[in-house]
Amino acid sequence: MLSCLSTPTMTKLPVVDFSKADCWKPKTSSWLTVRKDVCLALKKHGCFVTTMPDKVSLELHNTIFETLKDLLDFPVEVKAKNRYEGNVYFGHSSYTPVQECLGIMNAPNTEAIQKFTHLFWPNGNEKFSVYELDHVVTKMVFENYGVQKYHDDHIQSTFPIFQFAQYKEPKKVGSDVGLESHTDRNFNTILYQNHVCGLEINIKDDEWIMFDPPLPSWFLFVAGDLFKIWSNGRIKSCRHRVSMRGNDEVRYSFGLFSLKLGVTHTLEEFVDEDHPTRYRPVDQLEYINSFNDNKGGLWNIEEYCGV
Ligand SMILES: O=C(O)CCC(=O)C(=O)O
Ligand SMILES: [Fe+2]
Repeated sequence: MLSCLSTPTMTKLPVVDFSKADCWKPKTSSWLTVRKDVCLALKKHGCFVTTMPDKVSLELHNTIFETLKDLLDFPVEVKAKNRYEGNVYFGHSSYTPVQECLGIMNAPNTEAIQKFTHLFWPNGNEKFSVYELDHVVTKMVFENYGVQKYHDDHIQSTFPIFQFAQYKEPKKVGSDVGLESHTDRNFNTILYQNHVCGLEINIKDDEWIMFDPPLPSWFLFVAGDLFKIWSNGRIKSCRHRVSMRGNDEVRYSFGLFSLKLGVTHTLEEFVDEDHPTRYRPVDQLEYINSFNDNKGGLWNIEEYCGV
């Protein structure tokens, strides 16, 4: 059964237990149990918290965030050189005065990202990779809906962006809005943070739950708008925001954003008389760029491409 965390702030967020070695292996009974929990959580909330004790040590957690601090402490002129022509939002950007982020695109083969991702498996002893979590979760969902034959193509057509974000102390900036309420405009995202909280998940109406995980081995898996389109709304896209209210320390977070190359269509397997097509196909980059160009305009996926 899907469980929830017992800490007071997180009791309402679904938790999926990835701690058993077998649940990473298709066809085992642990895999099937976790698959059920993953799908239930994504259908209901569009997100879940993962527990994987022993996958990331406290020492590694600290190294990751020291590295992130060093990276974001570079002078603005240097950070601004991290640019991707045609995709200006993926390099160095800032959505609010509080937040600033650096992205590395199409990462797995570049030296920079290998260095960074190697932080997740010290001493060359491969314990855990966020890619693995991304691939296992999507494979579970595809399998659950009987469309696993498309999973290899899905992986081939996704490209990752690693994004490192810093949220400044509200007192220094005069605002506590880290990120406005939004859904992610990609397929899915995996988020990880330092000890400073701020990420809030909208579970219904105006009820927001703070992501406040016991450190260091807890991640948040978030379904984005393209996951929703692909599944004809079976998977919810998770609404979230970052608020630095009450914080007097800098917050750092790290996200693996999986984007889709080209156009995402709803799978015909998700369409029938009772479930007519809800969305027009969407081009990933056009969608991101039109949203960003329309700064302040807070449309959602229904307004953008709802039928
Ligand atoms: O920093 C975080 O924890 C969340 C970041 C986020 O939601 C985003 O960049 O879309
Ligand atoms: Fe987000």
